[in-house]
Amino acid sequence: MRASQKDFENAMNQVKLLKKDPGNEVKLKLYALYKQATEGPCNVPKPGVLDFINKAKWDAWHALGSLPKETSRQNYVDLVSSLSASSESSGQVTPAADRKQPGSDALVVTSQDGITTITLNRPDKKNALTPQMYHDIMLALEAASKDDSAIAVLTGNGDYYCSGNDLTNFTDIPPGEVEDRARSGAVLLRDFVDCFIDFPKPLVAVVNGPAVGISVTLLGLFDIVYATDRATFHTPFSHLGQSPEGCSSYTFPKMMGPSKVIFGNLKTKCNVISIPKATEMLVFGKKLTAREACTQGLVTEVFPDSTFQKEVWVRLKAYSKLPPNAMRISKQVIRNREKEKLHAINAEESSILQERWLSDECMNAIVNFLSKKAKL
Ligand SMILES: CCCCCCCCCC/C=C\CC(=O)SCCNC(=O)CCNC(=O)[C@H](O)C(C)(C)COP(=O)(O)OP(=O)(O)OC[C@H]1O[C@@H](n2cnc3c(N)ncnc32)[C@H](O)[C@@H]1OP(=O)(O)O
Repeated sequence: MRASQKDFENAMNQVKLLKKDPGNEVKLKLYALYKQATEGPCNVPKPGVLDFINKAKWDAWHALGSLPKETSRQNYVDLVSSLSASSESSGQVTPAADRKQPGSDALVVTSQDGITTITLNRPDKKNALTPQMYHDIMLALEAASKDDSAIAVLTGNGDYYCSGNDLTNFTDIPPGEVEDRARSGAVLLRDFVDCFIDFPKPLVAVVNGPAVGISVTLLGLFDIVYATDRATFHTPFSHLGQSPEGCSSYTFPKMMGPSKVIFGNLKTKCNVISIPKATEMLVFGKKLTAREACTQGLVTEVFPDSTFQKEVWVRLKAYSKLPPNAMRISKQVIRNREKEKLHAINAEESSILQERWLSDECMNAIVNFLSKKAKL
């Protein structure tokens, strides 16, 4: 079967998620096949001998002679597929041909088997979220709400799911613009969380590693949360001088209920007090293991890390074959009962955070993070 334009675009995105660098020889082959597939035979002037990189690229492209565009496309797809198999990619990468691709490689959106997958792709920064990524995730959710996929998935590339808001978002703000930046940050946060509240189809988090901050709080707005047993769930808001977002001030206490803390000697007299579990996380910054998060209702199911990707995607592929309209309508019946309330909570949390970002506690925490990073 000939590779379609859609297969070709899938392959282009799959390249971005390769876990191993395929080496220069393979990269040149990919480049040449890409150029031949999109522009046809090489008829641009040959770069000078000292322009080593461009000359190597030109040579690779030129060597393909008059190979037809369709064959080049097929060869490109085959090559990427062999690379993905050997680099243990999860094989989920297929962009919808008509999808507007995000503004940077930090987010990869793919579509296959009725599943639109949004992958956070900044593994060297533990998938910390930049303003561009917030915008791109919103665009991706909007597109996924209209495409022909039955469900949407959010996951991370690399060893982390997401380390939350990129703390360098708070740097390089000129002195007179701090208030403005906090105001626009709060609008961005509110719009961002609104997209999760309003997303009309089943939304699944595939938590492939530790999750921090906003990536944890948002989980309360997902329909399914699958986690590897390597994942942890951490909301260090007080440590950062900040406060909960993502509607977690409502969803977490609702799902977690109270916990009992026992003081004293169990054999003799003891005092038992009850602190909501959510408070331990959101106020005291207690980090939960995947199994604890599952017991608390934040995670739907935990899988061994060694089989996580395989088991989760088999499950999701089966779910994606269920009648999509029925799934959408069922989700909306559930969500509509609380939508208004969730929007109001989101607005309130965002406005409280806007104030928090201007506090000394928050500024000091950010400076502390940056100093440690700079090894001061
Ligand atoms: C005023 C404008 C505001 C605009 C905001 C818009 C809306 C935002 C709304 C949300 C607000 C807040 C919610 C939150 O998410 S709070 C949580 C924030 N996250 C954190 O506190 C995590 C900070 N990171 C860490 O503690 C550690 O990095 C880690 C995640 C525990 C991993 O530790 P590690 O030892 O395994 O790896 P490390 O070497 O530290 O990390 C590798 C590199 O990645 C960088 N990095 C990781 N996380 C972040 C991050 N959140 N922000 C920025 N950079 C991050 C880390 O610095 C390393 O980089 P480098 O190699 O040193 O360059």
